[in-house]
Amino acid sequence: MTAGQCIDIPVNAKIKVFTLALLNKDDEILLGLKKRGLGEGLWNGFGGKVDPGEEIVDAAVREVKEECGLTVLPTDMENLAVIHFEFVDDPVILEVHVFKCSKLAGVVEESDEMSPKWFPRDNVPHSQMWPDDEVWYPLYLSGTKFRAYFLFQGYKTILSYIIRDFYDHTVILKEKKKDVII
Ligand SMILES: COc1nc(N)nc2c1ncn2[C@H]1C[C@H](O)[C@@H](COP(=O)(O)OP(=O)(O)OP(=O)(O)O)O1
Repeated sequence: MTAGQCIDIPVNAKIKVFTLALLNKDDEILLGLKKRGLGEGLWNGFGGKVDPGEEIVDAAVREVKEECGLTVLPTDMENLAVIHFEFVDDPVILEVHVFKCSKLAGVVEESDEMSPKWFPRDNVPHSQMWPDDEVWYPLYLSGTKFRAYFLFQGYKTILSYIIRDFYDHTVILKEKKKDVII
């Protein structure tokens, strides 16, 4: 999906495209404690920027290998969501393509970017994760595909969000702080 297919952001917005992979084994999810850069100190799935000319799913596969040592196949990466993040006073919108994958090969290894650890899927450390995760994580647990837009003030405060069904764009969840226009 491209930005133009998201009805909650302007078609001419400046977009930076990222991936985020949620890796599952039985009832557990593998998260990584980010050691540097965006989201440092937070637990998250594995992912990063899509290189110029690179297919999004290939970037997701590459980032999983680089960040936690596991091998996944593009065909086993299931599209779960596309999330747009806008930050007040920043013209660049982050477009994060979220994948889930349950077919994993290899051995989990710490990298210079992430310290990986398995968590029960229904008991992840939300207080040490991006605040948006708590909003959309239940949709991941229920297997609901979605598109979302979050407006942040800084990295800790969500001013508004809207989450839509992936296919028909009907609103699933929506909230905004008073006086915020979306
Ligand atoms: C704003 O809210 C966010 N929530 C969540 N759950 N994840 C987010 C949010 N903003 C960004 N992310 C994800 C998207 C990517 O998976 C990472 C950031 O990627 P990074 O900046 O580390 O990209 P790399 O290419 O790995 O960076 P290097 O250039 O340092 O290698 O966070």
